[in-house]
Amino acid sequence: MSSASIKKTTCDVTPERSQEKGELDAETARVRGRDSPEGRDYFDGGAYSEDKGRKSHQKELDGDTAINDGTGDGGASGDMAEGVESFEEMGLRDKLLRGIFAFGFETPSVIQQRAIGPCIQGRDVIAQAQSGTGKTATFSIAILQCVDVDVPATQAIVLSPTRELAQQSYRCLLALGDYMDVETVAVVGGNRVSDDVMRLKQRPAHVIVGTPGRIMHLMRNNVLDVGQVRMFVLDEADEMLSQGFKDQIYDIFRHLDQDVQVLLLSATLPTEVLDATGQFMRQPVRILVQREQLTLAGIRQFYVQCEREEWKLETLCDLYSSVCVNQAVIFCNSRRRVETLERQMNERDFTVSAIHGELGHTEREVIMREFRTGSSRVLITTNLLARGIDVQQVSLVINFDLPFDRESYIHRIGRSGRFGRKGVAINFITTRDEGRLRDLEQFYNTEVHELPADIARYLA
Ligand SMILES: Nc1ncnc2c1ncn2[C@@H]1O[C@H](COP(=O)(O)OP(=O)(O)OP(=O)(O)O)[C@@H](O)[C@H]1O
Repeated sequence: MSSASIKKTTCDVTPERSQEKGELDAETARVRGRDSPEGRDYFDGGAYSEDKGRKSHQKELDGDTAINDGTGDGGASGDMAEGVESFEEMGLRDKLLRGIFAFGFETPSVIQQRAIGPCIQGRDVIAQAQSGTGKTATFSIAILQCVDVDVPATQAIVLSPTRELAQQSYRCLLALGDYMDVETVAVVGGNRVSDDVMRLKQRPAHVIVGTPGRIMHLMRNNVLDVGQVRMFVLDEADEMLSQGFKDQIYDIFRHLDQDVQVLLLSATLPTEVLDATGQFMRQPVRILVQREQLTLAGIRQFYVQCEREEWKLETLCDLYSSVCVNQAVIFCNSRRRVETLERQMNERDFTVSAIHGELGHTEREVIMREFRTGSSRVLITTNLLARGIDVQQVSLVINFDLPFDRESYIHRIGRSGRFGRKGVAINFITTRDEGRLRDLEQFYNTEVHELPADIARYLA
């Protein structure tokens, strides 16, 4: 990865604490004593993203049911501010270090250098970093370092927006904690509740990873005791605090101890989300990335002017026939469009698979497994897989439909180019999309070039 991707500068940004965006009511905020955060930001020299272009869009995410620091006061040490350049220097448990190295990690990424320290010091942390730069391992390592394995109680909860992402984070925790006796359990919608109940009654899990609906369900039914939860992680935090999820998140949050440590992670953190954090985080260490730095240099971005919707299919078939890729993800803007495209591609004898939120749970699991193992190579999907999903062989992302919101664009193209690998993103646009594409270029200060005839060269 580009280790220069997050540079530290400090700037005084005191989060707005108005109740206008008010997700937590004033009383809750007061009771939690989280109503006067003052933190400073690490950030790549500029304003954070303004999100005027955000539009509501069909959610393809689960949640089961429907869907600083400089050294802010009492803050991280100067060393932490600079980042710790090796795992050995982080003061981690031997067994955890062993797990990290056995998993193949040699040196921490920039976000890991900067964020693991404050996380294990017990600070609230907002960690923003480009896609595929190791945020999952950041919170996983912090959790594994902080959990007391001798205490048979749940001490950390990780919330993810989709079942697929929760399962992936669960596997990361298991792998990094391979030499430790940390009990980690994934609880996601779609699985039988009775299985979760049985599992948690047998032995309490130290760490729970899951989707919000299922976690809330288990809490309400007194299966999941959160009395000793000390760490609360919101992965893809901006999504988790968006309209579709925030009520569930705050519901869970209200059940937690008021001193719970809160960690928020995402590649995108629009201003309104950062503003809202003032209501439930205390003097958070904020590691931010300027929006102009969010696109990864390793991901080349192109567009194809298809002019009309009907002509996109031909373009895709031409592309499919002419380039050779390891694995590719094709994004559409609705479930129906995913199904239609899958059928049309199959009719033309192109092998593709497809996944979206309306498929049955087992089917989703099978499709993901096939894609992760490489037995399927081209996956058509919705925003269900836009965030977090890490399949390193994905070298091509196609936006068959340009996403409705700016954040999804960053997340979608970030499915390729994982951890410093090269990737290509191709946007199919119609005449009506031209303005939106220009907006994305401007907003992220990036260049999207017309697809060259020798595109195969970029995919080699
Ligand atoms: N220190 C490291 N050394 C080598 N590989 C790493 C390291 N940290 C993470 N990785 C690998 O990099 C890949 C991307 O990591 P991860 O999925 O955590 O990124 P992310 O920042 O959470 O991405 P996204 O924004 O898409 O959610 C994973 O395959 C992970 O195993």
